[in-house]
Amino acid sequence: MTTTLKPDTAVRGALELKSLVKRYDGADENAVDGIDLDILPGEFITLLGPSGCGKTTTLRMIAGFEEPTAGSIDLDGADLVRMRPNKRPIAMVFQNYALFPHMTVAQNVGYGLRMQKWKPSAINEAVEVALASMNLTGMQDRSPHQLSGGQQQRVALARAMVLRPSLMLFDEPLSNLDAKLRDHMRTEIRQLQQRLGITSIYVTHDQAEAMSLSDRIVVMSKGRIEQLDTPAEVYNSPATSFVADFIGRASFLRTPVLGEEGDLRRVKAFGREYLVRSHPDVGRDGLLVLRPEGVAVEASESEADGTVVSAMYFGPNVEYEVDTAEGKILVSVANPDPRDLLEVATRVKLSLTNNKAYLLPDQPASAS
Ligand SMILES: Nc1ncnc2c1ncn2[C@@H]1O[C@H](COP(=O)(O)OP(=O)(O)OP(=O)(O)O)[C@@H](O)[C@H]1O
Repeated sequence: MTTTLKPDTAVRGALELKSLVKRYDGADENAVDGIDLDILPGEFITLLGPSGCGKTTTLRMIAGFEEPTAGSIDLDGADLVRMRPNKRPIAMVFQNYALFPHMTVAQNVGYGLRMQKWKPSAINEAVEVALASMNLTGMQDRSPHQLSGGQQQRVALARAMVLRPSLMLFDEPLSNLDAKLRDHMRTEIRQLQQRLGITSIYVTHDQAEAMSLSDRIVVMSKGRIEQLDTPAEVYNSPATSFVADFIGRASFLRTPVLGEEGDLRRVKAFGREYLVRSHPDVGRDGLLVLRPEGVAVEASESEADGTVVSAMYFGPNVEYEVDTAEGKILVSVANPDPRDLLEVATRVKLSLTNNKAYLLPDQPASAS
């Protein structure tokens, strides 16, 4: 007998959102303001953005809990908007697990299959496989209240996966778990999703979760998509200052563009010239995005660019905040030699390093 869930061989789960809009009754603004999104079969996509940017509304329209004001949602060519929620080949995992409290673990996991009128023997077998896949063997007769939060979320995952949906939707499924369990479950979700190849859309406002889980991240702000890219692209080549600020930490410097060499631009930072990677639309002036690990720091009285105003030692790295004439600059030094730590009030020279700087068209920092 099979002991774990097997991958789906059919290629399915291609989702297309076109000009999707949602305006709630009585609202002055659209909660979702014209989203276009093409998701490939088997992809893991995260919707990431600050509170109120429209992530949950987008997910709920796909699930069928909200009706779009305009636009279309197609799954494998079928129009989802016209399909009743319970007919959509979609399973959803919620933040609060949403298990049926009066049913056992096995009854919870088998619920959807009973609704689909599977034979009891086939249900038992599928439930057993799903429980084994989620390391829940032996817990089939327990009630949800006899399980830990992590175990309850595994039951919710098993209940969703057993249906072999074309699309899995996750609404902040780990936010009720403590930090360590969250890391562990994150790995489990990703491994299971990759093994089964089910297209997944995951909503979170936790950027570490989004970075570690996703094939691509959709960064949203005010109902719109700011950027859709791989985690590395979003981090290293943010499309806007909003994205740069929201994903990881960043400092910003205004600079004139002094020249071009291929895709690179010559700019000035801390009084010295550098060739940096650049957004294609940069004109005569730019906004330089600096990542903390892309700035080097050394004590220097004679060539000082600023003064250390805070120093935090984490072990694998040390983080400084440096006050400069152009604003506060964040610096992170990896593997610091304990003898070389800089103290607050040290005058320092700063320089760009690691090819981390990225030039954006001039715009107000963290605008939009
Ligand atoms: N049922 C509703 N009726 C009216 N307005 C709503 C409703 N649900 C959400 N909104 C509004 O729509 C906008 C988008 O909300 P949504 O819940 O989609 O954002 P979110 O990005 O998921 O936020 P969070 O991370 O806080 O869950 C917000 O301005 C919110 O106040």
